[in-house]
Amino acid sequence: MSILSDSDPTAGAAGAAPVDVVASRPRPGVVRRLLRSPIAVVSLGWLALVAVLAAAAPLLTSASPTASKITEALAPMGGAHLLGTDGVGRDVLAQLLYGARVSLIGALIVVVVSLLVGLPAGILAGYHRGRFDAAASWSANLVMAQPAIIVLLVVLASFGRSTALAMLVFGLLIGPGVFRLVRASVIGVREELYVDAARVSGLGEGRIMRRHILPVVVAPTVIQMSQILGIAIVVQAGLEFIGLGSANQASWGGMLSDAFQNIYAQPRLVLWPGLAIVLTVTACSLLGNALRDSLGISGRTPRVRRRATATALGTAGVAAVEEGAGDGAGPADPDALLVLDGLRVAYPQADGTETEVVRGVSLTVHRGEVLGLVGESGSGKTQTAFAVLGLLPAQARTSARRMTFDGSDLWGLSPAAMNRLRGRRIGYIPQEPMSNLDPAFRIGSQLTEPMRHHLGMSRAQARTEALRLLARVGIADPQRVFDSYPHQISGGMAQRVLIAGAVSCDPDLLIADEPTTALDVTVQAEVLDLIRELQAERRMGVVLVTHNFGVVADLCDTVAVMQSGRVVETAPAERLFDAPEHPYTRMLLASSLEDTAPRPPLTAPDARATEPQPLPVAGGPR
Ligand SMILES: Nc1ncnc2c1ncn2[C@@H]1O[C@H](COP(=O)(O)OP(=O)(O)OP(=O)(O)O)[C@@H](O)[C@H]1O
Repeated sequence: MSILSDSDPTAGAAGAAPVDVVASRPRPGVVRRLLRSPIAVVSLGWLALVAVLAAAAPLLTSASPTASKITEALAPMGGAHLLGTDGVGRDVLAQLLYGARVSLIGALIVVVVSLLVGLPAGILAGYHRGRFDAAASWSANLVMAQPAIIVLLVVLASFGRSTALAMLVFGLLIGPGVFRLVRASVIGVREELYVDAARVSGLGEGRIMRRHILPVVVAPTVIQMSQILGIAIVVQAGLEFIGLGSANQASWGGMLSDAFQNIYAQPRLVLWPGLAIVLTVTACSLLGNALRDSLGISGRTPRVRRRATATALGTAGVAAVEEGAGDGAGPADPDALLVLDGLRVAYPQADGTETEVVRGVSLTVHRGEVLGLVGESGSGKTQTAFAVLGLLPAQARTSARRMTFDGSDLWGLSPAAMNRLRGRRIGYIPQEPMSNLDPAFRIGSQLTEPMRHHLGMSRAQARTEALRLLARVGIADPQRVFDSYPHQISGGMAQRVLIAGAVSCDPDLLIADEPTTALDVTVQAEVLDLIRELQAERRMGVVLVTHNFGVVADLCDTVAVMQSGRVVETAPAERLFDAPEHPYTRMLLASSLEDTAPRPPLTAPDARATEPQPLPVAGGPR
């Protein structure tokens, strides 16, 4: 794939910065890619031929596949019997054609039953996890531990010889394999940041499932089905070979059995069913491989994962909210937009204990105020932000004396109400822009979806608004970005797109989790400028999660310093820089690059006479 960097230095509508689009050659569709593979074409051709021959069996031969004529036993090829007859005088061609029907129908029964068992259960377990997942996984493991062939023999011995019954039971036995594959695929995509981003933008579970989860499940499932088709044909032939198929019906396994009984008299009888089984099973297997290549399974594997399954705040393991317990409780503030009082987040450990990662955090953000949440890595900043967004993992145990947004209690909210709040009234700018955009959808569709969902805009209105927003965030060619896939734009541009998405529904509160960490220095400055402009323009409250005091100095009105899950100091930004009170704040400030003295300029050994240029050092706090 050729990647061309197409820099466009012209400023956007906001007078913003240079942006670049990475153009790539469009990828042909799955079917076209599949048909480009000779192996896929041959495999598909063979399977189609078998299906057509099976369907047209009555037209292709007038002979009965089951009528035996002992006087014509082991007749040679030619004449009335094109492929000869078997040991009891049955027409081999008729058996081969009608046997194909039995084989294909049996294999389809296995595919359908295993899909019915594995697909819905795998999606539910992978998406919602929890008790259903535990119970379904336990059951799947139990079934998979059973020796399938023994179970089949017992069932057929108990209920009589029946190919359809055998295939139905085999489908049930193989269903857990489908369940595990689907569950793993769903968990993989469920943990993608762009699915979080979709939830944060307030999209409902149904839409997320349809747009983000199902497309990822389809590819591995289709591939597995082609493999199961082949396995089912082999198992069915095996059962028929040992005489456990339905009586009075032609089958490839039954033909093989008869051929082996006459192996010395007519060895060619093994050839036809043997070839049919080997070629059909090989075609299924090769088709699976070709499908895997053309569906590009490896291209959709999860790239960045940061957490386990998320649930909405209301459904997370919420511990009792103890009235008056803990630290930091304060009187109600009528101007407050977001109030956290004594927020605690803990995770259960394998030894039965719990580790608290947020330990009684109390914060208030007012309308139009930018609060910087600073602290070293692991101090609990993101966990605090995720608690507000309702995106903590299912196993997180959360409690607070008070947690309100614009006067409403966040604890009491149902997942649906939380969904409506996120994206609409609380916007979120993530740390890793690329991981928060679904690679399978164009930027335009990812931007317009929340606006259509939350604001009830028509497709055309949402499109116009999205283009306006893209221009507003400094993208010079909005139409081009609107029509691009995430891999066709740069990281800085992706972050602008996400900022546009975060403010698209005009939220009251914006939570920005280290929004510039993944960007290079020049783009960082532009993105910070943009956030500052948008915040001032829309009078949003902003929680800015960062470990960078330069960013704090640049943007924040108030700063809360976090250490080991606690807020150790909260102060107006200027006061914090002028007179930090807590020793940890002083230590953080002292250790930040911005606050250290510039190192002496480097001089070339042979150029002592010339005046050296100092190295660029990030500017200090204001
Ligand atoms: N699912 C989880 N289970 C257990 N512990 C977790 C989980 N997620 C996060 N933690 C722990 O919570 C603590 C706080 O993490 P958090 O991501 O909030 O830190 P942070 O201050 O945002 O750091 P960074 O700047 O590196 O993102 C860390 O020690 C982290 O290991």
